[in-house]
Amino acid sequence: MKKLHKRFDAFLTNIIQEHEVSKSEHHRDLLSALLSLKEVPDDDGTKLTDVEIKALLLNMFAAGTDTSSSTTEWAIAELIRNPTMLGRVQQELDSVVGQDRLVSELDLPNLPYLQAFIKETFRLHPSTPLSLPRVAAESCEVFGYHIPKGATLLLNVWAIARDLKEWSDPLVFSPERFLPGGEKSGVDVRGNDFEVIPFGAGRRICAGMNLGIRVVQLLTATLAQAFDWELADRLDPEKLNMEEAYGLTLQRKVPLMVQPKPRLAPYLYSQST
Ligand code: HEM
Repeated sequence: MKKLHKRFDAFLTNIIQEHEVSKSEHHRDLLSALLSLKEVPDDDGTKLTDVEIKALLLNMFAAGTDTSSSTTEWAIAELIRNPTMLGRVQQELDSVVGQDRLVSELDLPNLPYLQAFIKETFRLHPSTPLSLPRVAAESCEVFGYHIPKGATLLLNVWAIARDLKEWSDPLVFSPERFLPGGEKSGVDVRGNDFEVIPFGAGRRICAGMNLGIRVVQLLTATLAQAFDWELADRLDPEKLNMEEAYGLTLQRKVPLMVQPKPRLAPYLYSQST
């Protein structure tokens, strides 16, 4: 553990030093915003230290990378398994964004089908299926079960989102349920509707939820806009193995092997931003 801590510390120190050297007025990002808070105190008069900035970066790497990338991998698998849905996502992108530029974060609110598709991905493939462990601060009773003070609790987010009492055909992947007229049209994944809480809920809800949702939406939208997708070796999409591996985050048991085929003009693939 100590060795790992040293390695991470050196890695993060390096990132901060590189950023301080290449500081530019024109290029502002999250790290430059954090670094500026070392000099300027916030409303409470506190300044950030290097240790705090490193802890924040480590949080982002540890909590934000596997979760976002595995959800996107499941989303692409669902798009490949459901070619009609891929067609509908692409059609929406073509009509809202067009084919002359890549989709951007600003387009996301105008892509209702994509949003419903991502909600359904979060429902069936929550990247943290048992959420994070909680410890009961006081003894209490929940639905007749006695929870003693100090007990460790795990919340089965995965099972809740497949509960037959809450969902019709819960094992069927159906973004339509979140669209107007669908059984869950007003339901969101941001911790207010307890039947689908991939980010947890309450005061310890995922701290990076908004970033996580945007990253998964934008990555999936970009990959769907820029490519048509086929399985490697021309495997039949209906036979795609959707088994889950056992672990803290919900990974695919068999990695997704795909063959992307560009569907936009070549110059769009060489843009740096
Ligand atoms: C698809 C993306 C993500 C999913 C599904 C996800 C899911 C979760 C879940 C289920 C929890 C536990 C919440 C609870 O116990 O109620 C959590 C906690 C947390 N997440 Fe995320 N997360 C994602 C992305 C991110 C990102 C991008 C960041 C940071 C940039 C992040 C930072 C955190 C932190 C710091 C906590 C602990 C919060 C606390 O205990 O107060 N997560 N996340």
